[in-house]
Amino acid sequence: MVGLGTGSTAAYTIEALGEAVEQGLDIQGIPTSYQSRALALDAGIPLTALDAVDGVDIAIDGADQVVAGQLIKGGGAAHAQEKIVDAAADRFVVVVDDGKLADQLTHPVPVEVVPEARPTAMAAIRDLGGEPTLRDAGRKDGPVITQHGNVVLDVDFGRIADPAALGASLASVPGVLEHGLFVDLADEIVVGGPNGVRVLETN
Ligand SMILES: O=C[C@H](O)[C@H](O)[C@H](O)COP(=O)(O)O
Repeated sequence: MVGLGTGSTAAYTIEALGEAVEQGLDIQGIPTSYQSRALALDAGIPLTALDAVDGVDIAIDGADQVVAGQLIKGGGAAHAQEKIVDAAADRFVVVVDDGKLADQLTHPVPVEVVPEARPTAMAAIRDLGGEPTLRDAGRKDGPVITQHGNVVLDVDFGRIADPAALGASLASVPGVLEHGLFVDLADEIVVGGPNGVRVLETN
């Protein structure tokens, strides 16, 4: 069982897994979004779902920013489903280009919020020191609606010194379904750059 991440980097993995399946690799994929499901179907990867299996052997996913193994994810608003699948995996492998590596976590944190709770959640998030912006859909009037029917706030916290503490605070805000801080979840970070690929072990 292989968790299939979301985003432009995870898409390369799905494509490569599809080629391996064509050559006889026996796997079933667990998509984390509409996008990863569609790509996997195109690539010919047999699919299943998290609630239909006993466990997940490995999940492979991208990230928006990586600092010392801690991640910010959710640029594609898929972080809730990704966190469920990635956290369930025996091994969680992150694939990024080296532009995603940073010294400090500063990327805005995507926070998925139940639509009716938007104003109260925004107020609570401001109390935590963040500046939230409702993510706009861009090519539709109104906000991005997630696969769980919620909205996403991109929250600027400046430099995040303690991601575990911030993650716990965000998780305790009523109406927050999930946030994009992935703390102590990644087992391995695979980094691609002009000089090739290197692997950073985290756990
Ligand atoms: O919701 C989307 C995900 O968390 C992506 O894995 C993340 O945004 C990285 O995407 P990309 O590889 O396209 O930069």
